[in-house]
Amino acid sequence: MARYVRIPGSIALITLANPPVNALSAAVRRGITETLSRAIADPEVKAVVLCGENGNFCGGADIKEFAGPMSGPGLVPMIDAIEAGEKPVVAAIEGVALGGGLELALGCHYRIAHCKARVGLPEVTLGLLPAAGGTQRLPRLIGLSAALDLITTGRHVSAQEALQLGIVDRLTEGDTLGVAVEFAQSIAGQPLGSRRLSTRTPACPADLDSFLQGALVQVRRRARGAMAPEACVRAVGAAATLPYSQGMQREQELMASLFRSAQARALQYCFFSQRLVGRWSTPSGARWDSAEPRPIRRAAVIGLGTMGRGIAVSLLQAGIAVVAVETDEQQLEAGRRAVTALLERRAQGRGSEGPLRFTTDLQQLRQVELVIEAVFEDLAVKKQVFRQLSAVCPADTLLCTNTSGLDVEQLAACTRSPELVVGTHFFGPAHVMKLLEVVYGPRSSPVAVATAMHLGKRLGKVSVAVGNCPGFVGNRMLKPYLEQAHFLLEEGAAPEQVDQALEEFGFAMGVFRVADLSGLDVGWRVRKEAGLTGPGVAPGESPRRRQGRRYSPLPDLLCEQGRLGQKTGRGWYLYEGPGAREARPDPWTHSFLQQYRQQHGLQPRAVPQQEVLERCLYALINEGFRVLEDGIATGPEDIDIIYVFGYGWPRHRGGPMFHAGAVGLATVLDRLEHYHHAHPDIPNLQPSALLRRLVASGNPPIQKWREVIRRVRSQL
Ligand SMILES: CCCCCCC[C@H](O)CC(=O)SCCNC(=O)CCNC(=O)[C@H](O)C(C)(C)COP(=O)([O-])OP(=O)([O-])OC[C@H]1O[C@@H](n2cnc3c(N)ncnc32)[C@H](O)[C@@H]1OP(=O)([O-])[O-]
Ligand SMILES: NC(=O)c1ccc[n+]([C@@H]2O[C@H](COP(=O)([O-])OP(=O)(O)OC[C@H]3O[C@@H](n4cnc5c(N)ncnc54)[C@H](O)[C@@H]3O)[C@@H](O)[C@H]2O)c1
Repeated sequence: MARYVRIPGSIALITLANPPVNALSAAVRRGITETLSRAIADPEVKAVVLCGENGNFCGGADIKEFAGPMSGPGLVPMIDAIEAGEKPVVAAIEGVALGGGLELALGCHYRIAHCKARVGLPEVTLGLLPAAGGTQRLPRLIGLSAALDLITTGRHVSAQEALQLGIVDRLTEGDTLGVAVEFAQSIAGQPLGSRRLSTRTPACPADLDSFLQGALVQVRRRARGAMAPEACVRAVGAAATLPYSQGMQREQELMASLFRSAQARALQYCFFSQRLVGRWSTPSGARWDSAEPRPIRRAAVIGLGTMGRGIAVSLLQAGIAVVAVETDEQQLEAGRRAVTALLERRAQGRGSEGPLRFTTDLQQLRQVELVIEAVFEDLAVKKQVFRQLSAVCPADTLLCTNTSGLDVEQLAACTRSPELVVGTHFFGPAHVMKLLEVVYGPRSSPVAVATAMHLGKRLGKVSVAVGNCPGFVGNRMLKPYLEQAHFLLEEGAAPEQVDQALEEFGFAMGVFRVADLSGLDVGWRVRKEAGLTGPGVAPGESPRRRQGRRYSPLPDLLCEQGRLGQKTGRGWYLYEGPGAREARPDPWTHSFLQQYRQQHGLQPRAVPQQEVLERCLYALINEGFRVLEDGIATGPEDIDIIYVFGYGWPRHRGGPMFHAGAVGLATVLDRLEHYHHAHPDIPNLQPSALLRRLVASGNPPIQKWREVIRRVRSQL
C-alpha cells in the first residue's frame, strides 16, 4: 500500500497507493513505516519524496477504520519518525492533502504543491480533531490565529492560500513530482534544524488568554452543542502554552474524549450518507450507474422572484448560459437588478459565468436544453407555464419545476414529453443553500433524473432523488413538526419556550423564529388553497378541527392581524421595525394566546422542555418512517441528508432518522404511543407500521433498515 523506488540522483520515492484518495489505512501506515525505514537504512539515499498515486496526495486517516478496533502502526509515531529522520523528506502534494494527509505532510521537512491542490484539516466536520500532531504542528508553522481558523472550520484551502499562509513552500503548475524530486536533490545534505516543526515556537496573539476565550465563545455560537470545535480550540491553545510533547499529550486526551462520542458517529454517518445518496435509484429501476446524464450548456429560468434569482445565479456560476424569463417588463427589470446585484456580490475570486439574457418572450427558449420553472406556487399557473414550455422548447428539453410540493405528475401531463419532467426543489437562497431535492414522477425517465442529479452536482449542491407526493420528503415531514409546535402553544407553551428547546437541541433557529423569517403568509396561502382556512371552510366547522382531525388556527389568526413576521415587524415575535432581524418576545402574543385559550376553554399547563422536543421531533420522525414505507425516500440516509442540508437539523445529531436510532427506536415508539394516547385526534402521532416493525426486529442499526423497509413495503 506504499510503493518504494530508488530513482537516479539518490532519491527514494514513496508512493501512497490506496485509491481513490490514499486514505491512511493500517496497510498504508505499515507501508509508509517500512519504506521509510528502508530509505533511512539505504546509504545511497540522500533524500525522500513522498507522494500519492491517482492524482491525490492523501485524504487523511481511513474513516472506515474508526468504527472498529484500531490496529497497525500509529500515525503519530510514524509522522514523528519522518520528522526526526536525518534525511530530508519532501511531500509532493497533488489533489488533496486533508486531515491525516496534511498532518503527514507537516511531518515532512518541505512541501511542494500543485497549483490546483487543496489542503486542510477537516477533522472537526467528522466530530474529531487533527490528532496526528495537526493541532501542534500547524500553529508552529502558520501561527495560532490562522491555524485556529483552519482547524475549527475544517475548511479546505487552495494551494495559493496555502502558499500565502506558509503551509506549502512552493507551488508548481506542471509536473509536481518532477519538481519535488529536483528540489529534494537540491536540499539533500542541508541541516534540517527548524524544518522540524515540532521544534518551533508558535506565533501567538499578544493577549493569548482573551484570544482563546474569544475563540471559545465564537465556536460555541457557531456550532451550538457541537463538542469538536471546542476541543479544537483547547488543543490549539495547548500548542501556545505547553511544550510540544505535552501539547501532543493534550491533543491525544482531547481526541480520546471525541473519538467514540455519539457526535463523532453522527458526523461520520453524515459523511458516508452524503456519498451514499449520490448512488441513487428509483423504484422503476433507474440507477446512478446506468442512466447517462445529458450535458447542459443552455438553460432557462422562468420567474425571477425569491427563488428564480438564486437559481439563475447558481446556473450562471456553473458556466451555464441562462435565459431568464418574467411576465412583464417591470418584473423583468426587478429580476435583472436582483440577479445583477447577486452576481456582483459574489463576483470576487470566482470563475467566469455563463452568458445571461433577460426576456419576457418565451419564444426565446427555442434552443435551451433545460428549463427550471420558479413561478408562483399555484398549480393552475404552473400547468399553463408547462403547456407553453412544451409548445416552445425543443422536444428533448428537460422541464423542471421548483415547486415546494405540488404534484409533478400533473405538470408532466401538460407536456408532450412527460418523461422529461422532474422536480428540482431548491432551497432559499438558492445560490447558497446546498440541498437539491430531485423529484421523479411515475413517468420521469432515467436520463431526466440523472441529468437533474448531475446538474445539482455541477451547481455544488447535494442532490437527493425522491419520489413524488405532497411536500416530497422535506416539506412533508415538516408539516407535523409545525403542527405540534402550534398545538403546544394552545396547551400553554410560549413561542420563545418552544424555540429555546429546539435551539438548545442544536437548530440554528427555532420553529417560530424561522416562520417569522420566511413570512407567515407563505403557509397561510397554502392552507387557504387547501381549504383549511378562509372562505373554503364549511360554515359551522369548529375552528380547531379540520377534515376530522385537530387543527390549530393560530398562525391563520396572526396573519389576519397583519402579523406576517419580520417583513411586517411583527409575527410570533416583535421586531424593531419591518425587516429588522432581532426577535423579541412580544407581550401581545402572550395575551393573544391567553385569550385564545380562554375562548376555547383550554386549561394552560406548564409544558416541559422534554415534551416540546419529543412532540415536535418525534412527529417529524414518524412521518419520516411513513416516507420510507411509501417508498418516497429510498433509505434513512436520504431523509437525513435532506434535513441536515436543507432544514438546519444539527449535523452532529446525524439527521432525524439517525437521531431516532440513537435515542432508541423502542423509546421513540413508546413516546409516540404515549402522546397518541393523550391526543387521539392527532393522527400524525400514531406510530408508523415501519417503526413498529423495526422495533419488533430488534432495533437494527440504521445501515440495516433498508432490509426491513423492503419487507414492510412488500406487505403494505
Ligand atoms: C485514536 C485514533 C487516532 C487517529 C488519528 C487520526 C488523525 C487524523 O487527524 C484523522 C483524520 O485524518 S480524519 C479524515 C480527515 N479527512 C477528511 O475528512 C477528508 C474526507 N474526504 C473528502 O473530503 C473527500 O472524499 C475528498 C475531498 C478527499 C474527495 O472528494 P471526491 O473526489 O468528491 O470523492 P468522494 O466521493 O468524497 O470520495 C471517494 C471515495 O473515497 C472515500 N473516502 C474519502 N475520504 C476518505 C477517508 N478519509 N477515509 C475513508 N474513505 C474515504 C469516500 O467514502 C468515497 O468512497 P465510496 O465508497 O466511493 O463512496
Ligand atoms: N420562497 C421559498 O423559500 C421557496 C423555497 C423552495 C421552493 N419555492 C418554490 O419556488 C417557486 C417560486 O417561489 P418564489 O418564492 O420565488 O415566488 P415569488 O412570488 O417570489 O416569485 C415568483 C415569480 O414568478 C413570476 N411569474 C409568475 N408567473 C410567471 C410566468 N407565467 N412566467 C414568468 N414569470 C412568472 C412572478 O412575476 C414572480 O416574479 C414556488 O413554486 C415556490 O413554492 C419557494
